[in-house]
Amino acid sequence: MRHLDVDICIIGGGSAGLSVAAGAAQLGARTVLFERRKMGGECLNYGCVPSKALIASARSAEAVRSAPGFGVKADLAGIDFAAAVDRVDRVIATIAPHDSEERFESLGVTVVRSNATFTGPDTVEGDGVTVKARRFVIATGSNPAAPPIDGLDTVPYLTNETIFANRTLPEHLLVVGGGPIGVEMAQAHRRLGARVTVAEADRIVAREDPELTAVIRDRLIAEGIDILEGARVKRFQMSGETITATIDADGERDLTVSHVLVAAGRKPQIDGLGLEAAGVDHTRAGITVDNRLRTSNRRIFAIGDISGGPQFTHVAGYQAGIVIRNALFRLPAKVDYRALPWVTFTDPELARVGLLEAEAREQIGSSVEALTVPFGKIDRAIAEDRTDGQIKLVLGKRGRILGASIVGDHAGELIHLWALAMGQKLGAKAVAGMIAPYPTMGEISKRVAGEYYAKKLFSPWPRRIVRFLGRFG
Ligand SMILES: Cc1cc2nc3c(=O)[nH]c(=O)nc-3n(C[C@H](O)[C@H](O)[C@H](O)COP(=O)(O)OP(=O)(O)OC[C@H]3O[C@@H](n4cnc5c(N)ncnc54)[C@H](O)[C@@H]3O)c2cc1C
Ligand SMILES: NC(=O)c1ccc[n+]([C@@H]2O[C@H](COP(=O)([O-])OP(=O)(O)OC[C@H]3O[C@@H](n4cnc5c(N)ncnc54)[C@H](O)[C@@H]3O)[C@@H](O)[C@H]2O)c1
Repeated sequence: MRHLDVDICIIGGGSAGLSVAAGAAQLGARTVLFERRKMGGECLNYGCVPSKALIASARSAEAVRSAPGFGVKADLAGIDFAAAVDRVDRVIATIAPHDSEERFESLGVTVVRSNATFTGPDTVEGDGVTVKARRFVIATGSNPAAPPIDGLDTVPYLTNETIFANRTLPEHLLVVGGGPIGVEMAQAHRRLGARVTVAEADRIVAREDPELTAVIRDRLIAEGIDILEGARVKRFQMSGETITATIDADGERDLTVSHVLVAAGRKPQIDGLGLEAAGVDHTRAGITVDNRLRTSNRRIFAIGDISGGPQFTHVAGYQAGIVIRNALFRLPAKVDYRALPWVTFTDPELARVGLLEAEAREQIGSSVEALTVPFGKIDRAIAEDRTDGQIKLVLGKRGRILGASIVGDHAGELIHLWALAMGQKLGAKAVAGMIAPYPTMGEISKRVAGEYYAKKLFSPWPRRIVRFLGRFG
């Protein structure tokens, strides 16, 4: 048994663990990282990267389909689905060196490629290595949850961990769950030629503003996706080579499909961690942490998907910074998600930061104002034929920004401005006063902020003042 005595030991080499490891090692801390599967974790191998790569192929197909509308003669001669998946692999391979064992070893991290288990409150073991550390970080992520549906375990269903290895275009893909994974994959597969049905228990992308989600729903339906909301998948069974799903959505029906993708939420990855030996509390949502990301064992932190908070790669990176300040600099840094943005990468994209209108009205009350501008009012969007969508700005007293949501082309890029404004506590005035280049999609941000002041500026008082001043030549 090899014994290591270090400053910080990290379990999990995904977005969260790697961010802490890189920071800690570069700050000179003696750092050990355990990873039992692929370096880079879910995001690189089965999540953000492959999904966005597949979405890029789907967007290309759509661009060809819409080319005649721009006066360009083009026919979609066909789609080589396997080639699109090969491209996904190449994209992963291009990014992988950044997350590799070699890179982390070169930064000074001792990487152990094995499962790690706590054997006590300050000791972890794996692959013949025992590590004692001043601080530990659990960053073991999450796995796809399997909903309790009769017969699910009797059919060969896909999850995000297997769908990007599927090289056969599904003839008919049933997506169970209309959250971000469900809608992103539904649209990508539809655009690449599959027939697609989404069965969602609630409504699709339910965490977002319903007015903006409606734009996504309309687009998905227009592209030929069957969307069943308020739907309960009751049973699965094999019928020869195909899968039959019994779905209750305004009455029961049987749907025969070639493939099923389960995208019905996540469960925390705590198996084999030895949390009892470590004295670390957890619930069904994940490991319990305080606002400094400390667990019930004060020398152990938990970050990323395992910590039960928002599940995004950029959150994992942000939390890693909080842990480094607490664990290495002994600063009492706390998480603050008020200016946290996220994006659902459908086309059009749906992006959001801060509160939704309904949340703001519930938390703050009648002083809340919501202003909207449709992309149809933006010249660049008209020129590009991308007028689908709108921005909604949620303001409190004196133009304080409480939240912004955007559905439209490049919404994920456009939300940066609002994340910065909220993070820096800038009001709508700062955005309204910005000189925005013409013609850009981003003008929509200045326009919506300007709406707030336009109402005040074009009210009777300023008009009286202008008339009065006009008398003096
Ligand atoms: C299809 C999909 C698309 C997504 N798209 C986006 C997106 O566009 N943008 C975005 O921000 N987020 C996206 N996400 C979410 C994002 O992938 C996760 O929030 C992020 O990967 C979480 O990182 P993590 O480090 O907490 O966990 P993970 O990436 O899951 O890493 C945890 C690692 O720990 C390892 N591990 C677990 N237990 C042990 C153990 N006992 N010992 C050793 N190693 C262990 C695992 O093998 C794994 O590699 C997407 C997720 C999915 C599934
Ligand atoms: N663009 C992004 O940033 C992005 C993309 C994909 C995933 N993610 C992250 O990964 C997380 C997981 O994504 P997800 O889409 O799996 O989870 P989710 O929890 O966001 O959505 C799951 C959906 O499945 C539905 N559902 C659950 N059980 C069901 C059942 N039996 N039948 C029908 N519907 C059912 C739920 O009502 C919910 O709408 C997200 O919360 C997000 O944080 C982010």
